[in-house]
Amino acid sequence: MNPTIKVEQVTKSFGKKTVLNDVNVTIPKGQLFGLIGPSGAGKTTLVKIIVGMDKADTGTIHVLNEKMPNLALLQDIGYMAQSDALYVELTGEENLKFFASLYKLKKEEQIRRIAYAANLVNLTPDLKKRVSAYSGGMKRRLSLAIALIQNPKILILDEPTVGIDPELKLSIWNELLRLKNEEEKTIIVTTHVMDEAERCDFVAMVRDGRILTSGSPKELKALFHTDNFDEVFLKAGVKQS
Ligand SMILES: Nc1ncnc2c1ncn2[C@@H]1O[C@H](COP(=O)(O)OP(=O)(O)OP(=O)(O)O)[C@@H](O)[C@H]1O
Repeated sequence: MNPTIKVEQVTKSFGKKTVLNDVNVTIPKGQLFGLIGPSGAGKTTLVKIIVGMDKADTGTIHVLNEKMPNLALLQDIGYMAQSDALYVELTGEENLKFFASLYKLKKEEQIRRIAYAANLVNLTPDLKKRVSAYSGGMKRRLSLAIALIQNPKILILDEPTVGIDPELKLSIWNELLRLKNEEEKTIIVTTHVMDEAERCDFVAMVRDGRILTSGSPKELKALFHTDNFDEVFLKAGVKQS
């Protein structure tokens, strides 16, 4: 079967700085894929290129067998950026309605999706408030709700749980696992946090624009002879340098 996402030999520089260096990634349908690495490793740049918001200098990206960038695929990709792109003068509900209106959703489906997404991120009681009065964590939660609004086949979430309290973080992770298991969503999550990486089916560890190592959390622990995921990352870095 064709993979849902295929990144081949992608390179990207900003000025003289090489930010992605020969990156190759294959993500099958229904996989929860974790991109893990320190700040500045290139994770955001890679996901932006996959979504089609940025262009690779060389290499190719295919999503659902289409070459990216491709506007027609926006319906199929829910993207949560690291910085919130919200209309702060509007209420949470108005933001959700606006983003829902961009997609081909019937009226009742729109209403259902808004209720589902708001509930998932615990924002239902705050929907009538203006976003300018939201806390940082509430804005993150609203951004996550927006990424889910059109019920996309693919979710690309750039540090989705930063600034979110542990209880809600757990319920968001449980929902991501449910979406993967029951609805066969393909999900990419970027994170710095090792315990989040351990919940993924497959992890790629990125540093300085290169994938240091990749595999299932279990495989990586076995490969680096450790039970501790922080150590996997440290050992993978040492092996490369
Ligand atoms: N538009 C840009 N112009 C110039 N440099 C950029 C641009 N976008 C990213 N960079 C640089 O590319 C490198 C990788 O950035 P990127 O945001 O992809 O890293 P990251 O792994 O997502 O980090 P973080 O976890 O902090 O978000 C950094 O050195 C960053 O400064």
